Amino acid sequence: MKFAVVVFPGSNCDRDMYHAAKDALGEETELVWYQDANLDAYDAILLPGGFSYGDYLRSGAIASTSAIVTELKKQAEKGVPILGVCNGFQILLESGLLPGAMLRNKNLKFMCRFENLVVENNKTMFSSAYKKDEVVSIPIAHGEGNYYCDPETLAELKANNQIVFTYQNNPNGSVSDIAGIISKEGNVLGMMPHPERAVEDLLGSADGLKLFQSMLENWREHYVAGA
Ligand SMILES: NC(=O)CC[C@H](N)C(=O)O
Repeated sequence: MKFAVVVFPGSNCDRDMYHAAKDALGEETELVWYQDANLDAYDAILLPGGFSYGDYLRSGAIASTSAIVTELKKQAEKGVPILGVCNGFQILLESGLLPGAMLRNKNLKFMCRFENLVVENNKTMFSSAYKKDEVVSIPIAHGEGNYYCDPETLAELKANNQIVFTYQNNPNGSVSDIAGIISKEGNVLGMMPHPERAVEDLLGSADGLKLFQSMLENWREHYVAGA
């Protein structure tokens, strides 16, 4: 399986994401500069965390105007798995690839610590290696992680089972404790916590590795076993 990690000016979790896919998971992975806007060669796209364009305007807002977003939309339509973590999630929201928006954390502080997440939906290509309702320890590191959407969108997210992860103890004020959501089509996942920072016990938790393993297993089933 071949992963692309898209690097924006201001990304700072790109190396961690690379390490997770390349070393912890053991798959082919390349760092792709955001201006090299063709992603046809990849089986999955990873949008790492950081502070693209210094978080000016709103986190992810400026990155969402770059040409790579047209490419991301094209790949999303083709069904290619796209994972956006933290700033990557913010970029997906600002691009309209996922519904809703990020507000500043309710305490107006940047927070960096481990949180317990509940796996609400394990029937996705990103979460199938987890058990439903499994509690996993994954770190957060954000100032703008307070997920907001209007009541109609929230009802839709719930009805379609698009909420994949929630916080056990909501740290930032996110509506319905949302930590991660998936597109209706099931191939674009955005989450604020950082699974790539929890891929081996040395990092304090290996619970994030199952997310990458889910992607690999589903890709194998789809493209190798099913070919
Ligand atoms: N780790 C990150 O991706 C930082 C997220 C971010 N730009 C913020 O809300 O602070």
